[in-house]
Amino acid sequence: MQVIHLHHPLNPKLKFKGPVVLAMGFFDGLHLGHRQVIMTAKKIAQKKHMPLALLTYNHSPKVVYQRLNDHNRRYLTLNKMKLQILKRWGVQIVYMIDYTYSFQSQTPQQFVDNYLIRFKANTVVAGSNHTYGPKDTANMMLLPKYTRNRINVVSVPCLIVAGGRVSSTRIRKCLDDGQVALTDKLLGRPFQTVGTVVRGYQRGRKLGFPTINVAYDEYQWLPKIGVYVTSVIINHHCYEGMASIGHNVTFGNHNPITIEINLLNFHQNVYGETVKINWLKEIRDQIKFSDADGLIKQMRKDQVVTHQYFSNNK
Ligand SMILES: Cc1cc2nc3c(=O)[nH]c(=O)nc-3n(C[C@H](O)[C@H](O)[C@H](O)COP(=O)(O)O)c2cc1C
Ligand SMILES: Nc1ncnc2c1ncn2[C@@H]1O[C@H](COP(=O)(O)OP(=O)(O)O)[C@@H](O)[C@H]1O
Repeated sequence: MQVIHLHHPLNPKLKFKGPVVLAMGFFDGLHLGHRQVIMTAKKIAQKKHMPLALLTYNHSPKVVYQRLNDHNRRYLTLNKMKLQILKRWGVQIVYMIDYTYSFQSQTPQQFVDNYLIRFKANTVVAGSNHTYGPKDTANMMLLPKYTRNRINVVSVPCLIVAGGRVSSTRIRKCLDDGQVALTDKLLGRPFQTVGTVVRGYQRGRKLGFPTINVAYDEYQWLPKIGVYVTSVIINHHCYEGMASIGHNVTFGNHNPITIEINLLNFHQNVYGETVKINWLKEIRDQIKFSDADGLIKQMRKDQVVTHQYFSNNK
């Protein structure tokens, strides 16, 4: 997969290979709805013997048109993971455009001429609610007006799963509610966080539950504070685990948020390893115990729940 980074305005001398079938969107999460858009484009590309290309942005367009707080500036899929998934889905060319004020300042007609036409798009595919500017003038209904029969426009209807539209906003809300099992259903794969195993306070081993402390990217959206069933991939092996995201409130009131995972049947030192955490099922909220014994008793119960989960989901 070729990734082409672009900055507005494009150098007029820049030439793009074409024709291509182009999927268009920011695609945060790469959920089942996004998958439907990209697979629709893929089928058309295969039928027409054209490369499958994708137009996306280096960061959320909201960075430019909204003031984002620390919570909302995060992403379901960071760029590295996004590109890995797109490659797996068969995308051949990614046009990654820097979303800037100057890019945003184009009229819809300029966007079509400067990008879709320059990319030699034969067909453009996007979700029916996709916008490429203000929603009253830059929507999918009006796209044929700007392309003037130079490009086929395919609009993919919103996918409905578990009683509602699949959307990045709904998935963020699910994670904020701690509903990781539903999140996984909407994504069509487990929600994943990548991080590095760092040293903690070495308390875990004294409790009888050593935990990998996973340092994560500050731009990564996480499930809400609580305890979860997870599987963890370390050096291509998958381990079962029970995870806590929280402030370790039993041990003080001002601890930072950490991800701590006790792995079942595991006895290795993995400091410094990069790990991938799959969030599978919510267990409970974080509890402030009056002493370590209370926490240990509760972790034994969490372990039973975790074992049960894996024996029911073999
Ligand atoms: C399954 C699991 C559940 C946990 N639940 C809680 C909890 O309810 N309250 C709490 O204060 N800490 C909880 N923790 C976090 C522990 O406090 C933390 O893992 C322990 O202090 C070890 O820290 P260390 O890795 O820095 O040594 C939980 C950890 C795990 C693995
Ligand atoms: N079953 C296990 N689950 C998690 N980590 C384990 C396990 N067995 C050994 N370890 C190792 O022990 C470390 C965790 O021990 P712990 O006492 O919690 O120290 P720390 O506070 O530095 O995380 C992990 O980073 C890992 O390298």
